[in-house]
Amino acid sequence: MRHASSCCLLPLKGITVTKNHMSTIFLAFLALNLVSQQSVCGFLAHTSQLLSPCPRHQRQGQSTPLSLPEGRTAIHHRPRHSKWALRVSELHIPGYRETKKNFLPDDIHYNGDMQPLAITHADYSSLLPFRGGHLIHKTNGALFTEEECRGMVEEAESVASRMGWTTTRHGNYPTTDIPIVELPNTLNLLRATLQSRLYPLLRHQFATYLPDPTKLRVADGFIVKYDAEGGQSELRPHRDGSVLSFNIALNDATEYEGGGTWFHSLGESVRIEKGEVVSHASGILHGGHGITSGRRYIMVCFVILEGYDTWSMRFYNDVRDL
Ligand SMILES: O=C(O)CCC(=O)C(=O)O
Ligand SMILES: [Fe+2]
Repeated sequence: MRHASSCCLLPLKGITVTKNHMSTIFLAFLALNLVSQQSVCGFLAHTSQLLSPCPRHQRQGQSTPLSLPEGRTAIHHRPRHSKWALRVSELHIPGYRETKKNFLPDDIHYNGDMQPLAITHADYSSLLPFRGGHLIHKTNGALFTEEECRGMVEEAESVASRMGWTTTRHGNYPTTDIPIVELPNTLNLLRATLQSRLYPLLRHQFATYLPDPTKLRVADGFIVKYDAEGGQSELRPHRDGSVLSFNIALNDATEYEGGGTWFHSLGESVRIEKGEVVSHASGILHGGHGITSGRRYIMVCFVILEGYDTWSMRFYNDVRDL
């Protein structure tokens, strides 16, 4: 995996905020479908037999001590589920609507300065086989440099010191976050690296499934802060209201204990190093594993497939029991 050179950090020209009606229909479908009583009850009857209670997920911010097995990057952990586990994380509150459409670059194409990464299978590990492809992946190395990660955390903390961290943007499963539209440098970096690094990675990882990989669009992006000393230390199991989701670790894994992205289908959390990326089908049950000390910063992005809402609904339904 080759890092894009610094010339890739130029802001892209011609990014417009467009209203995508089809994706609105898709998101509305998710909201209606996933919170309906029938699907909640039917699914609960199924999952309650599979899952054992775990005190860690009883209340936000309460964690029990966690010991990591020697040399492991993942933690065995099964959370307790409630009916809320079936709801998508984005309740369509006004604050969410305002920020979620800012990454639909209908008219963006690669330009000469932004060579897309040449991704190969050796660049990532695939963790959950499903119908000829995989639904969860993690990169085997950093896609973002130390400096880039540090810059994103510093910008988020600096903006947060003026306006505070938001805690209500994602209604059902709120994260303590700052939307990337509030972070000019991070926004420029994301716009450029979506084209040169992240979309090429996702295209490669999810090639088996995507009917048109060129239509991937980030519909929401934000920087999340978990803090074991106060504030939010975990994110309960949920599904995201998009097609694909990814998160990028922005600080060293040595700066916190626990953490990682927990997946029901794996029965454990995937922990990554700074600059690495975990990507997954949005519809599978996952959460932010609690940290027991320190702070964990990640960038999270929700990705849709523009113009493929029927396919997106089918894909979501196909994977949602995983
Ligand atoms: O903390 C994580 O790794 C997962 C975050 C997440 O799932 C989300 O913000 O939707
Ligand atoms: Fe999520």
